[in-house]
Amino acid sequence: MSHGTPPKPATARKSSTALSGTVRIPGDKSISHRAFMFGGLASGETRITGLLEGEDVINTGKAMRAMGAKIRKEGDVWIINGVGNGALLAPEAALDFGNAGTGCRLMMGLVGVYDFDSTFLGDASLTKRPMGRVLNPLREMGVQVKAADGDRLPVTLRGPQAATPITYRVPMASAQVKSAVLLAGLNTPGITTVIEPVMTRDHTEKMLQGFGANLSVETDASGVRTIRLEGQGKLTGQVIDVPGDPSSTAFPLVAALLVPGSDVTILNVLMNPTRTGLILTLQEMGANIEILNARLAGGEDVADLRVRHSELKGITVPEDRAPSMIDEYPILAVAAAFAKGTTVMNGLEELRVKESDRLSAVAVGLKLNGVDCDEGEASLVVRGRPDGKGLGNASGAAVATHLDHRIAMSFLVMGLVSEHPVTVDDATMIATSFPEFMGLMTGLGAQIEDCNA
Ligand SMILES: O=C(O)C1=C[C@@H](OP(=O)(O)O)[C@@H](O)[C@H](O)C1
Ligand SMILES: C=C(OP(=O)(O)O)C(=O)O
Repeated sequence: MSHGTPPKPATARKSSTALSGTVRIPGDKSISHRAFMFGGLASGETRITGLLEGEDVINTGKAMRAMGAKIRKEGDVWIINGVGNGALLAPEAALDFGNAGTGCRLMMGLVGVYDFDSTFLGDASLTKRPMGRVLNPLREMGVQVKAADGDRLPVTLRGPQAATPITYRVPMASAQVKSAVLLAGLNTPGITTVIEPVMTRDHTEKMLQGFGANLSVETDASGVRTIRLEGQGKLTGQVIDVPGDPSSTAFPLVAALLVPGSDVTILNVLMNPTRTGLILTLQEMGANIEILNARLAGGEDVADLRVRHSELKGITVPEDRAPSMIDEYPILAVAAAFAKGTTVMNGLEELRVKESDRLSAVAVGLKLNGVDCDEGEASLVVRGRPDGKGLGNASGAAVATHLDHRIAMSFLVMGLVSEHPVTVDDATMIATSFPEFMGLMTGLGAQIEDCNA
């Protein structure tokens, strides 16, 4: 494991009382990674508030420091003095991204085109994940790649003296691949073009524009996006206030929907439409989620959410919504386990290459806890039990989380409404994306015993 701590199981028990209270969710992980990267690259000072201080993001900060960025924290503000576009220094040691696909893949694009060696490492989970999706376009740009079998970590990259700008059509719905190519384009002469047939989260485009990059986006009648970036332009430090992470929000939100009588308000949630697929889906299932104080903050849509216990019904989730809720399927599957009727989820092939094979991890975990479900090659069908009778695991058998924070948090939420407790084999990975999870959930009234405590 990235942090060298032994696995610690945790158990969640059926709530005897409603969940209630008002909480603020920590900063968005995608925006936090990019804030460290672009701040570390830009000329001058970047000031960040609301940064997610999860292990994934901290590893990105360490990598930027190793390449010359000056990063410090004063009070609640992270202050970065960047190196200037094109001026990253060769890292003296391998860069270790721990559990983070985003940190590792985006950074491969950012530094891979530099004319020096950079080596990328990760934990046992990241080492199993495919890197070819980023290494292939980098090869086209002239980057020399050394990688383990199957284009896995460890990877060493060396850029040419001047990289070749390419036009790259992203073959799968992946913001990480889109971003890696664009970031490689930052240090490449000429125009790098990325064609995105299916829109994914657009934080890289929006934030690069904010830092002063010459980047344009054109969307055709069928929704295909063409993103053009002029290389070797100047980036200038910015002031960034990171909104709350909608992917972390999903856990207290679903918990409040499921635990009878609950009434929870979640403040300052990022509502960028490329991230709100879960909210839409839960509303279609009958969820009472009120969107309050919708506002613009730092160029992003933000709102507060008031969530009340709701009777959910199963639906077929539109497949084209998958990119806007890709990290939320594990917790949606838990919501579906307590919905009336059947929930059908299709187009889930990308779930197989996350921190774990999430499709299999979810199906196996649901079955271990008595849920009637079917795992297909790229689909999941869940037949719900609104009363939770018989769900959970009376003998205490633990869900295998496979170093995956979202599997751990999803099943702990399940335990709050199942007849029997739900145990996960390891809660330590929650610290990669949502270190405050245990305290925040128990503060709302949830009964979760964390063996870390
Ligand atoms: O760009 C990003 O910040 C992310 C993109 C998504 O991954 P893919 O690009 O692999 O879909 C998502 O699952 C991940 O949590 C964060
Ligand atoms: C897929 C995720 O992250 P990453 O790819 O950065 O490891 C996630 O946080 O759910």
